[in-house]
Amino acid sequence: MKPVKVGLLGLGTVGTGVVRIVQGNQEDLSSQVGSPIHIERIAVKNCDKPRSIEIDPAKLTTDPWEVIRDPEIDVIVEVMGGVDATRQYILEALERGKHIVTANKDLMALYGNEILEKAQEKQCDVFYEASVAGGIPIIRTLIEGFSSDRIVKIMGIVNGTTNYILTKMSQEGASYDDVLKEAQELGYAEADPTSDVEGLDAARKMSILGTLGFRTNVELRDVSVSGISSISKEDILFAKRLGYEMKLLGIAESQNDEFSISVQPTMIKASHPIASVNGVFNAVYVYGEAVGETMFYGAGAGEMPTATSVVADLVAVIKNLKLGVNGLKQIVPYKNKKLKSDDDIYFKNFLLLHVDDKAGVLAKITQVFAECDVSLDSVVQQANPNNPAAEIIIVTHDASKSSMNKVLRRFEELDVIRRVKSHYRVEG
Ligand SMILES: NC(=O)C1=CN([C@@H]2O[C@H](COP(=O)(O)OP(=O)(O)OC[C@H]3O[C@@H](n4cnc5c(N)ncnc54)[C@H](OP(=O)(O)O)[C@@H]3O)[C@@H](O)[C@H]2O)C=CC1
Ligand SMILES: N[C@@H](CC=O)C(=O)O
Ligand code: NA
Repeated sequence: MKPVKVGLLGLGTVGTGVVRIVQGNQEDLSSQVGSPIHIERIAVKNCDKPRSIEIDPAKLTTDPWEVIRDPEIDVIVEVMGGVDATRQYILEALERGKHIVTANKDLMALYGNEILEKAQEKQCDVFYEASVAGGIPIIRTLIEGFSSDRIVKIMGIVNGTTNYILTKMSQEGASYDDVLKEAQELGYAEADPTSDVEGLDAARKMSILGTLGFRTNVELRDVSVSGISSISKEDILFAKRLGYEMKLLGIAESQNDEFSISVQPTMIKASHPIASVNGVFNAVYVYGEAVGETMFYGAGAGEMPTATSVVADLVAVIKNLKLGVNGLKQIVPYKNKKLKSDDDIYFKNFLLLHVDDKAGVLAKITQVFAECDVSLDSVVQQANPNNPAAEIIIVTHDASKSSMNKVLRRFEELDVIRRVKSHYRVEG
């Protein structure tokens, strides 16, 4: 049996796991695909770096082009990260008829469409299961498992670092700064954690899921994003007291082929299954018109979980090679893109206001809500010994995003409101 030859770009956390699985499970993998799988060449930054796995030094190169241009190589597994140069490597590999497996969410979120179109033109596979929720087979599920259904809603905890931080803040009352430091020390956060904590990493992943779920080209710029860096311990306590957990949720919704997509800290009802996803774990909740509620849970990052998805993609490419059907299973979005306007995006809101503690304040505030057509679910006023202002906690019924924006603009002009201390989306 002729071996299938693989070129690996990157031998870091994920690449090491890929080699471990391909070496360790060779017998099982080759019996599944009908030929041995050989990792022929590996591009790294530093060939002399000590590695935790045994690698023939002759396979290593610091030049990814050597791997891309090697005519013997059938499949490129890209686990080195980066966007601009990596895009060139992948486009060139496709031009040469090589199939691609990648874990690169940054690349797929920004250039996925271009890469998938090139793959279709060249009848090549591009699989990217590890790019969203590392070890959870969510991309395959959206493409295959839900091919018959119309997806209405996708809610995801797709960033482990922020979920770890929020879990620690919620369960241990820890402060944001302390837990972020801990997450960095434990290696969960990206080298620069800004993209984790400001929601960009989650936004990239949600744009990939939105594209697959709604069959339209959901771009990163379509995702309205806010991160977790301004959440206080107090906000989390309020959430708990009202029966919610605070999570950084990606939420994509579609009705009549118009969609909205966002990533933001969200108070989710504690009884919702996604509210109990804690620590570095990820979960994706998918609501389909026919199937109803489903949820997928597991490790979103880490060497072996992520490598599991990468190698499963490799197996899929090789099975397609054997059948001669590569390039047939891509979802290149085919629907015209229609983004919902703010008038049509509805959700509940939590507000914590610091206000003057005097007669008539509540009436002025509720009048603004009424004039902006926002109906209230609950209003609670409380005294805080550490705060000379009165604190008013408001939960609205579903309100349009544009109406809520109107409320917030009116509050800026209302003299009795000292500060809108917190404003969160509420789900469930
Ligand atoms: N880590 C995780 O849990 C997850 C990662 N991902 C994605 O997987 C990809 C890889 O991540 P990860 O393994 O953590 O990254 P690492 O930083 O651990 O590894 C990157 C690897 O690529 C090599 N490399 C980097 N730049 C170059 C270059 N210019 N030329 C040649 N080799 C290069 C490095 O070489 P050297 O070893 O010599 O430094 C290293 O082996 C990224 O796209 C990431 O977003 C996706 C899901 C989860
Ligand atoms: N930094 C990311 C790693 C995986 O994509 C995360 O925290 O989820
Ligand atoms: Na995945």
